[in-house]
Amino acid sequence: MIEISNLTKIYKLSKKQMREQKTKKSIKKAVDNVSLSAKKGELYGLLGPNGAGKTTTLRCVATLLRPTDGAIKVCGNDTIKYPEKVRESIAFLTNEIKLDPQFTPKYMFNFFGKLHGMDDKTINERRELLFKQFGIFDFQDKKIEELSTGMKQKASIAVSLVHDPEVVIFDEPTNGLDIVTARSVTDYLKVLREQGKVVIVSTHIMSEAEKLCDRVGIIINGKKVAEGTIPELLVQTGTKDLEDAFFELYKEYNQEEA
Ligand SMILES: Nc1ncnc2c1ncn2[C@@H]1O[C@H](COP(=O)(O)OP(=O)(O)OP(=O)(O)O)[C@@H](O)[C@H]1O
Repeated sequence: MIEISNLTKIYKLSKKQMREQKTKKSIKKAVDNVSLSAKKGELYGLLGPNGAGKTTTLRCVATLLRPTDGAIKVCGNDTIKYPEKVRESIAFLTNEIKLDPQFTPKYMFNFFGKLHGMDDKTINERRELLFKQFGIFDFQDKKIEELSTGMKQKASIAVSLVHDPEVVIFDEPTNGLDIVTARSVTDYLKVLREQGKVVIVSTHIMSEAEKLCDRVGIIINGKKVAEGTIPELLVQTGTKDLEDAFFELYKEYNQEEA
């Protein structure tokens, strides 16, 4: 179970960042009073345009960022008070986390298994299972730097799941992948849901979210502007598909900000 209560995250901007973001303000409220929860056996989608605050929210859940305000519990553990327990119970995948280019998928998998305190037998069993699932055997002994984007992503996903965590947080897991590789990832997310894990994914691919997610939360300019099952969101916005629903919400809430 993930429970986010009134999460706010404010970044202090350097002069360079102020110039880059074309703003005179020295702070950026990336996440603004967001509350949401995801349960066991649920696939929750965090949707929003570029810069909406999805990655920031997920990094706070994964204990990589400290919230400015609000609280987050993962499997009952507060992310500020018990960050180690939280890290033990989650898989966190993000584009910013890169596997060391000099090592091989097999080496990285075993290394992270040991970091999690797993014994060799359990690591080998998990590796067999996950490398088979993602078709990694063919390149398990190649250096990461020699792998394609899709191969690297598959290896990163397998490594992130080595310790069989209860909670899976994937930030744009299919970004840059071809449809075959993307499908192997989304199929596995469904397997994780069937196993009773809590799964949160962020994406801006509406068709993917529509097929995959039990519930979605839409974030625009750091604020959660809608939440529900896909049919609920279609009723709420009077639209026929999630992309149209998203545009309706975007028109309404992005104007407010302007
Ligand atoms: N370390 C940082 N310092 C300052 N501002 C930041 C930092 N990280 C993110 N931001 C800003 O916070 C806002 C939210 O960014 P975030 O990466 O959370 O959005 P996102 O929804 O994940 O976007 P995308 O879909 O493009 O990945 C953006 O305006 C971004 O420029």
